[in-house]
Amino acid sequence: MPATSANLGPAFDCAGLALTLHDVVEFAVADSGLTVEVSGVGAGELPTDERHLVVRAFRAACERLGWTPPGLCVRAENAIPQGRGMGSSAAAVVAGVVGAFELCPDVDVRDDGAVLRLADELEGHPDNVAACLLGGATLSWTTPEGARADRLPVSEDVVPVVLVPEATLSTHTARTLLPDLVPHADAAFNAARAALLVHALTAEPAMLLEATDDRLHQRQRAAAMPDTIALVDRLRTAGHAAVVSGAGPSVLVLARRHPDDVPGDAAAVREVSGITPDGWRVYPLEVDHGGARVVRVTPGVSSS
Ligand SMILES: Nc1ncnc2c1ncn2[C@@H]1O[C@H](COP(=O)(O)OP(=O)(O)OP(=O)(O)O)[C@@H](O)[C@H]1O
Ligand SMILES: N[C@@H](CCO)C(=O)O
Repeated sequence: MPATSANLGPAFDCAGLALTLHDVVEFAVADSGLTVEVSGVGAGELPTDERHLVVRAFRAACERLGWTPPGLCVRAENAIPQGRGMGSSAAAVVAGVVGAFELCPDVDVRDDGAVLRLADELEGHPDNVAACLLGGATLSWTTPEGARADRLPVSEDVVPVVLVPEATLSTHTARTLLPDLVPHADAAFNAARAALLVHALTAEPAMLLEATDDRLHQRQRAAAMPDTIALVDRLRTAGHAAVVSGAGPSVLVLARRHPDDVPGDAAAVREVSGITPDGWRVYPLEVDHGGARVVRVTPGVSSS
């Protein structure tokens, strides 16, 4: 399951980008009971019973499918930082739902539309789950029938860099900071940037700085992450397309490859690292174009 960065600046709750940093979750149907093993990020902290988010999503999908497995084993190897705006909860939710669809004996072919709709219901917004499931950059929207999503072909010149602080911020808390109403001029400002973002991401990365400006959510959440907003401002002043990653407090920079760059060593990434204060981890990543990946290890066992 790839990490994901949502919003990409102006496209609040509707754009997401899948990144090459992954949680790996193994599922096996057992004769009885539930075992949950967690290694990597969250080991010793996450619950290892029915409260575990992957298990909750798996159970919700089983209920939707009308299937009750006799027992379940889940093994998670996590690399995605949690509570940092990198889509860790979306990865857990998509893993659980995809795992149930893959293991359910009544499902011949996984219906990704149904997976997306349920994952959105569980997560509360479709942007991260869409990118996690489909990969690449995604646009997602809600309809009376549930969430829908589609992918954008991202320009090869876009290099995502995520800057992760020590501090955490739960999405739930971050959402309570948003006002119920926004000025019409700010809504129009974001609509223009969100439309431009599609052009910048797919065809004209030089426009990314202008295309990633936001008036709807980043500053409204500043009190919960002042260092994040300060870093976004510093990077943008230096010409980098920096935004709050998801609900924060990480920062996403949509850097650009330069023709003289050696593979794996983009000058823009070095520049971003130089501006980033001590105490922040720098993740130079790539776009994950594949999304959630399933590997069947032995009959009846799946890994996603
Ligand atoms: N791999 C995981 N396994 C089980 N539970 C998880 C996992 N990852 C996240 N969670 C749960 O989700 C919470 C974090 O979710 P939250 O939505 O606040 O942040 P995020 O998903 O990391 O960031 P964002 O939604 O802004 O991208 C964790 O505190 C934990 O309860
Ligand atoms: N669009 C969501 C992403 C959270 O992962 C938010 O900003 O609240």
